[in-house]
Amino acid sequence: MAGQIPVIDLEDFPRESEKLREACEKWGCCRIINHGVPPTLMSEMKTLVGSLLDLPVEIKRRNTDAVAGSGYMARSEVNPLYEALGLYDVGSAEAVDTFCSQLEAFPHQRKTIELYAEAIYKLTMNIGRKLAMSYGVAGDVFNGWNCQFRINKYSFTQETIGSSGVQIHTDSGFLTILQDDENVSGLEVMDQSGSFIAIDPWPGTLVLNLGDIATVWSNGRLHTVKHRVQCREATTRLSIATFLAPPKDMLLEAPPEFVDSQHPRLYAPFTYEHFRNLRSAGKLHAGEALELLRCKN
Ligand SMILES: O=C(O)CCC(=O)C(=O)O
Ligand SMILES: [Fe+2]
Repeated sequence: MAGQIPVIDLEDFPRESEKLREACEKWGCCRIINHGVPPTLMSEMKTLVGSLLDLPVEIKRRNTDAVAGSGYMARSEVNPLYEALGLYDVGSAEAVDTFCSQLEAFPHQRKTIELYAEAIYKLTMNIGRKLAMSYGVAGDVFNGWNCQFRINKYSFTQETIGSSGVQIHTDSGFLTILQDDENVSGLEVMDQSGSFIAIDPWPGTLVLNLGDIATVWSNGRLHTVKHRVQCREATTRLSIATFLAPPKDMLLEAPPEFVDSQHPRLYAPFTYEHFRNLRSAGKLHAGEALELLRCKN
């Protein structure tokens, strides 16, 4: 079951176009079925993620930040149950290679990462394009944008049930493709009434989340979804997130399709780097930074 979030069949386009747009405006979130990433690749990737995060900490630490926050995140006082490794650009063969070398990946592991990176990169771009198309914005809107990748491990135990795995946040980029754990629950998204609802695992499918930049790009139409991970079961939970985000120095503004006399421009143009700095300096991790950038009229 998919909780109550909408389910989008990626093989059924353009028929599902309006449903995708509606899901992204109302929820900022949906389940994607028939997405084209082979189930065997998904499960091989999941096994690999488990092995990489089980490596000794001195090896994991070699996965350094290429851009702020892109590398290894050890367990901390703020997030004692959470640990992650990251790759700053799945679209770059060099970045994939560096990631594999840092973690001393075996040849078959390297192959799995390369295949997964390729498949998920294509899917991310495809979904971005479909969403843009649903507003009549055609062309390669997201060409040159960056696809960052993070693999997450939650060390849940009996004692930690009820506590937080990852605190409430929005993703900062445009969209996120999430391979959530196919067995272990914990992901929750905020609905329109402000209540959290549990997203139940659904093997073979993926979750689409929209981030802050989607709201800016669409002049306020697309919803950046607040979400969190709670410990609900005493077992390890693994997930794989791919974030589509603009290049850091690109000036962000909504395309003309979103702006008219009824819909005046909500945000003055700014760069993604500026936005990220604003978010981290003010610890504005749940969409609040958007308010600071609204046009004052
Ligand atoms: O682990 C999950 O299911 C969600 C992870 C997440 O929200 C993130 O990495 O931004
Ligand atoms: Fe997230």
